[in-house]
Amino acid sequence: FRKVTRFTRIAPSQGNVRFLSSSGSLTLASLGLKSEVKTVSANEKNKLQQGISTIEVPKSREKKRVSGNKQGLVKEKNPVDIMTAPFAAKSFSELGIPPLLVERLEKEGFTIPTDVQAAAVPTVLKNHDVVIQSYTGSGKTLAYLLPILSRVGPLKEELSDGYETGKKIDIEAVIVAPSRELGMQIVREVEKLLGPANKKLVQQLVGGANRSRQEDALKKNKPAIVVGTPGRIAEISAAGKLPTHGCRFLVLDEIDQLLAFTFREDMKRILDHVGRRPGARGGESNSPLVKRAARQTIMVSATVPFSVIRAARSWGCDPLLIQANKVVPLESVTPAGSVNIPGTPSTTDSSSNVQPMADVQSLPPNLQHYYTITRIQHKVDMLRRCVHAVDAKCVIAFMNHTKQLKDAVFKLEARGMNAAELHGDLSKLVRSTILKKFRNGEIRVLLTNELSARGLDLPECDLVVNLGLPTDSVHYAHRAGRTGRLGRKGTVVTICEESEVFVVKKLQKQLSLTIQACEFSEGNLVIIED
Ligand SMILES: Nc1ncnc2c1ncn2[C@@H]1O[C@H](COP(=O)(O)OP(=O)(O)OP(=O)(O)O)[C@@H](O)[C@H]1O
Repeated sequence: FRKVTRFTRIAPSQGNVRFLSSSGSLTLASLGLKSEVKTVSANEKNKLQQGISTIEVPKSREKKRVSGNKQGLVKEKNPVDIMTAPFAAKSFSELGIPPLLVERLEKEGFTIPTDVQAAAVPTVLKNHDVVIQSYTGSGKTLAYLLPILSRVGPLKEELSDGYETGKKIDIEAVIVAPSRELGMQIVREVEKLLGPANKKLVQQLVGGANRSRQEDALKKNKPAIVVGTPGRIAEISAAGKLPTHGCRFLVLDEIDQLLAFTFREDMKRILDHVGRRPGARGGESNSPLVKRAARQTIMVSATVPFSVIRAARSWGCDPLLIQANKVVPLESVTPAGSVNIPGTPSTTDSSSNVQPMADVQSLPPNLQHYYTITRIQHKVDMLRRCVHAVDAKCVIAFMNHTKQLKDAVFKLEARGMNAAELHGDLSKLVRSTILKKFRNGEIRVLLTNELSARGLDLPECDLVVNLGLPTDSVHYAHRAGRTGRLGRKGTVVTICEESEVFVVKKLQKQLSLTIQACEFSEGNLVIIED
């Protein structure tokens, strides 16, 4: 603006602002700035199409043309913006992590804990059962892995911590995740920290992989940590091949999804057997002390509906809710997501129906949200135009039906855009090959379904597109959270039909965010202000 006012006068006209100069309309680009933001006016659409740069604004629908809103201007692929990254000003060693583990973290490039890690690590180290809730991409995985690795495996603290030492007891930590991809991602994170020499201390037990090979590995390697999907863990446990009665940690990652009906039987088996010594079951086991002696339960998600709070109260022993910079007893959380001050009467009935806790806390702060309207048959072409307009390098596009994915890939490839589909019907090997290709940039657009919405960490992703509308605000939050991870920039675009706009408005309200209307014109993202 300082640059603009040196050369121009700013003339307010009918509530809009136009930049004027002696040599015609002035744009930020003409001033040598890479981004160009214009206010536009009547006949804007025609003129945009004719390449006319100054456009008038009708009262109701003002458009801003965001040409070159191109994150491609930044050479490094979607880098972390340190100013908006959720780093707490503390070092890992201050959190009570053993020096060997701090050393490993530094080797892997982790030097400062994020807010949620700073809150969670010391609390979990004090043996509390916890629910960890923080927005997508804020580092919740390390928030629970670090206290576990401080107590289990070769990097743990030397001092006795009150537990049996010396003899090898069962598996010491079981981590449950709702999808194979997420399970494998957690395994990779643990392997990274344990180092190549101790890789075998963690064993994956995900579905879709060879079960007898997993059972052989359990027998041969005697891992300290297992990570898997509910079905496979329950299956191997039921076969009597998973010694988890003496297990010290049970982690339920994406806990709200693990509460889904499809996982019910498997979750019951896991909750009944992991960390439950045979003698400790039965009526007596409901006493908090018995529960505490048996295992520490850690539940994690970016979205914590009240059903999770209820489950956590019954599965854990006086659990705490951990959010970035905040630790409160779960007892004080009401269905609306607010926290009651101890000693004051609760205003809400805790038996009332499931209410998501302020979903806005589940989204990273630095995301830009847009929606655009088109006919259903033009959605894929709109996606292509959107990718060009934002100049996105790594795009995840969500569709609601697996059958639609192949057709969309075909259409994009036909227009010269590298694309691939990812869904649960593909084999484990194909899925991991596709993810690898996406990570290294060989695939620009990954067309997928809800499978990829949870937990997948693809930091390069700079654009998420909803080609099919998410079913609710929780699904929107997890899909959107595949971009903008740990302080990175991210754009979320929902491509919908005219008749679906009301859903977008509802999501906007539930998530307390602004989802701006936009169009893609001449390779630009044009904001439409209602
Ligand atoms: N302290 C840290 N310093 C630097 N990078 C970190 C740190 N903690 C985590 N990360 C990185 O941040 C990214 C996001 O972390 P993670 O996947 O744990 O997020 P999340 O909160 O579990 O997200 P989601 O809710 O989507 O599962 C990962 O690439 C991880 O390696």
